[in-house]
Amino acid sequence: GTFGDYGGQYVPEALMPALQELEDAYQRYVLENEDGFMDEFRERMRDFGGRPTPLQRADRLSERYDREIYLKREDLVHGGAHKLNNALGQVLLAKYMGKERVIAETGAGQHGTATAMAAAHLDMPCEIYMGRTDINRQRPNVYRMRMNGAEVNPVEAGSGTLKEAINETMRDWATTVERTHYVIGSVVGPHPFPKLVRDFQSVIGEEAREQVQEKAGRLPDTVVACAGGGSNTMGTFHAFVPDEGSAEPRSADDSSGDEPREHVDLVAVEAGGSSLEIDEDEGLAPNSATLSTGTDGVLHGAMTKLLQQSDGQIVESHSVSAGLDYAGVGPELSHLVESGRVTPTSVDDEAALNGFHRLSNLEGIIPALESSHALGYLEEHTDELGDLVVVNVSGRGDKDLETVLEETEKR
Ligand SMILES: CC/C=C(/N=C/c1c(COP(=O)(O)O)cnc(C)c1O)C(=O)O
Repeated sequence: GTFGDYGGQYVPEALMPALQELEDAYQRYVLENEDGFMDEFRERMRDFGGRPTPLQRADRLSERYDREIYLKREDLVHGGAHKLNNALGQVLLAKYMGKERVIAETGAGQHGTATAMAAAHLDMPCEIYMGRTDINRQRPNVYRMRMNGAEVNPVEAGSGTLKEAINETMRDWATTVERTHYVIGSVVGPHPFPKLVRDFQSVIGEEAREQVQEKAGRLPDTVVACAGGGSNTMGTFHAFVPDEGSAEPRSADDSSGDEPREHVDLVAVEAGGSSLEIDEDEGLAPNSATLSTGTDGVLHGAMTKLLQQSDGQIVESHSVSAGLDYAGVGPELSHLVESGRVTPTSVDDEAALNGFHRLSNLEGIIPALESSHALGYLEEHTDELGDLVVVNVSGRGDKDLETVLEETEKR
């Protein structure tokens, strides 16, 4: 596989030419910057996307946890989430590849919105597939996608969430691949999608690694990000993966001095939903804690960890946040968890809702319900945090206000 035992291209033969074409474009334009592709991508993410985003010290959270807490403000990217980093990159790549149309799946509607915005910005026709359930719980984003000129196709099948939206989008792509690029929304799917999305998102961690050393004089002890498919997670972590110092000082004879190399803990926080138990009979998992409780299997073209029954049937996941409500996860993140480099954990709906209120009240930032899971981790696992912590705020919570007010009234 592409990442140890994980990754690969488990797709129908019909898609192989498209994946080959994409891998060729990835190599030339992203890895080799042919025709100045990456220069144009970075310039547009500055002028249109609003990069770089701040790494901001959260004074009241730092006081509350008696630690240095820095927030990477991906909620300030144009459109309100990290999703534009990837969507703009892929729509621009589609243009360089001579495609005439882009399609995308969406769950929280942030990726759909980002793709619609990037398509409008780059004059590219755009169609979004979105589950009926998600349309109902992320209504503001449906309006935004349409306002940006995209067609939003409701997906009625199954639970009407992300899994079905991805299935529908892949089905469209299989028959329109000549002139269509599939702007996949996370580090999932067959090779080269997980690497392509990770590389567009890796700007998050590259900026944060530089900013935290400028502001705090050293690398962080802990980096925390929520994980749905894993794109904001991999984007934040990728620059820090090599910072795997041995925690204790190196032996005296080591040539590069006896300073213990910094060790940066990487913590991926998934949706614990309402409980971590899988209901085998109902085929329901009241959570989306794939990294913590999933098993190996193929989903959406890649070998990865996923929530499945013993007979291999993919179970229906749950989360209060649409963007984390997914029974799969990116193959590279599965590999980093298996290798011990990334620590998987989860917080439940309750802790996420509390995180939503806490950041809003203490720091004046309304976070997305997805990002709220990373904030819930600070509260639930404070003693596992180092002295210097970077938390990725992947998006803002305007889209979630109705859900949060309803959920809060219920409790
Ligand atoms: C691609 C499907 C996921 C979506 N969103 C996921 C999401 C996530 C989780 O997705 P990943 O970063 O890919 O794990 C985190 N934060 C925010 C603000 C999100 O919107 C979407 O459609 O908007």
